[in-house]
Amino acid sequence: MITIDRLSRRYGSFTAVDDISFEVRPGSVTGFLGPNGAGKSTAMRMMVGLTPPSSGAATVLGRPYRSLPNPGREVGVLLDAGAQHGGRTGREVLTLAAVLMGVGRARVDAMLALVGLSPTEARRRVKHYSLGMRQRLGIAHALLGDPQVLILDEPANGLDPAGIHWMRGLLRDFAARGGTVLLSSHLLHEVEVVADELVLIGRGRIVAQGAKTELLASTSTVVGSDDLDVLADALEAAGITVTRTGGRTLVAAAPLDRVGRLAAAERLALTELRASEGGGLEQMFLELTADDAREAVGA
Ligand SMILES: Nc1ncnc2c1ncn2[C@@H]1O[C@H](COP(=O)(O)OP(=O)(O)OP(=O)(O)O)[C@@H](O)[C@H]1O
Repeated sequence: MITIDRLSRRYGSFTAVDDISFEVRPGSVTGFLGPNGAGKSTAMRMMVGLTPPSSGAATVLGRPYRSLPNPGREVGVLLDAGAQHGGRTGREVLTLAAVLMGVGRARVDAMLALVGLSPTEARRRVKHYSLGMRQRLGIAHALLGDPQVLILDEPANGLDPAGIHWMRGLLRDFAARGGTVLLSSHLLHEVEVVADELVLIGRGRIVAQGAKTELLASTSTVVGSDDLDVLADALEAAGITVTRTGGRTLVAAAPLDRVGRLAAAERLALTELRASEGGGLEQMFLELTADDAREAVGA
């Protein structure tokens, strides 16, 4: 179990993670989704004690990560696959970690085999590894201590389609055996396939969270107006949950005809009104991504 309770991180006047709360339960895979710069890595770094929170708390298996006696045996972490020591071979990286964690050397071979790094590749220095090979080594490292919890930041980065398929199977098996998995991604479809639960983050704040099936199946409507505040007030007054995505539209948790009738009653001109695909998740994600897209700056 991972518990995130009102976690925030500020850098000067900039808030990278803004009051987020969620739980990741055993036996499930939770996808932590958001565009580049949304705050995923910062949140994960706080979960494993690498970045101190400005406020709030994160616990793993009921304790702050830093107070776990042998964290590698309980929590497997993959944060930045590029951060491994380039001068060591893949096997050395794992062997050193095995010694530190107190796990047998046999486990090193088992993990190398599991992630598909051949004996020849394991003898090569990490600086000569491709990104995909580094990710595989990072996953082997995370699994080395046979942990109950996995915290993986963009583990699919650099993996080829076969590698992504393999990793999904691995994470599903891990969860099926009662493990707890949190994995981040900036690609909705990448985690949609593997996750049971989704937490969507944009600009440091959680904009949607819940069971994937519910989030994707719920009826919702994308609606735009020149006066979004009045529209949002009217929808909320009618008991409809409104998600402000920061774009020129809202996602209203109600069917299209109901949203249209409410807007008409308020005599509001609409610039957009359509049923949202994927329960609005795709739309929310696209808008978050569009707002934050680097290429949109100055466009
Ligand atoms: N040490 C730091 N000092 C100042 N700002 C920081 C620091 N670390 C992160 N940030 C900022 O916090 C925001 C969130 O960054 P973070 O790396 O958590 O995002 P992310 O969702 O993981 O993005 P990506 O998908 O690109 O990895 C960014 O705007 C980033 O520039």
